[in-house]
Amino acid sequence: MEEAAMSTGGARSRARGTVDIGRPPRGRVELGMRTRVIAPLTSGSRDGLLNEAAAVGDEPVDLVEWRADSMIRALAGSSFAAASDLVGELAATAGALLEASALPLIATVRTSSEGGAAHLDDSEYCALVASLAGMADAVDVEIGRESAPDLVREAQRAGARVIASHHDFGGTPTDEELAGVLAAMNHAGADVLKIACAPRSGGDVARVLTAGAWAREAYDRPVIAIAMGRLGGPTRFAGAALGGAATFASVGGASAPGQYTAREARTVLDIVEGAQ
Ligand SMILES: O=C1C[C@@](O)(C(=O)O)C[C@@H](O)[C@@H]1O
Repeated sequence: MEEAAMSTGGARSRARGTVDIGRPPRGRVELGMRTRVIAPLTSGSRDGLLNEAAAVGDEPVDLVEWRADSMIRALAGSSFAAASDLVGELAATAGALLEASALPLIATVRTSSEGGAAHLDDSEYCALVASLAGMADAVDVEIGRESAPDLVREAQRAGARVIASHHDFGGTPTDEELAGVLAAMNHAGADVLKIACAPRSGGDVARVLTAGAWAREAYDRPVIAIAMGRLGGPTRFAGAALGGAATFASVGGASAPGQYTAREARTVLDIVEGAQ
């Protein structure tokens, strides 16, 4: 177990089943026990993002997720972008966000193939995520990308935690597909495993929870398994054992269907898990 922790987390060790996000001197937040609240920052401009980060300061939020794909779309439109044209602005914005908020920062570049706003090919995606990994406390890596395993290692070498992700806005994959995706994330050595799907029935929601619970037990690391939309609401409060290591909850704009506000999320979690 400790060996696995060393190989996936660099110098920072991880307690059984948990991962801490946040580099010194910034605060660290542990994922894998109590459900954490992650607020997405969704603006496409640096000023807008700084306003959102300031608003988060007054809310019951544990970590922030910068959805950098909004800025990429604002800079590049809907044409495929070159990393070299974007990296300067993204790095400056990451620096500004790190100064503006003491909360651990997750940088996410959600590409159009997974329901996001950034149009990037494989190599441009990897170049951008790798550069953000040198600054942010954690980065999101889309596991479906051909070079995802190399990118996971590169991001961890740069000192970031890696949240591997898979999104399906069109439906919920079969049980075998869900297990395959989670296994690929584990095999790549990601620190946190995350899936988000669009359920069509209560059965789909239950399957997402089952997949989350299975991966949590099989791989002993934090899992975030989300069924999006109102139907999937319970998955956002399921708790770490069922693949609910964290819940994405809005302060300004939501970044996916079915998100609650941070205050709503904290209220429910305090009831379900007990206030601390
Ligand atoms: O992967 C996820 C989960 C999410 O899609 C949700 O459903 O809350 C929101 C995204 O911002 C985040 O990157």
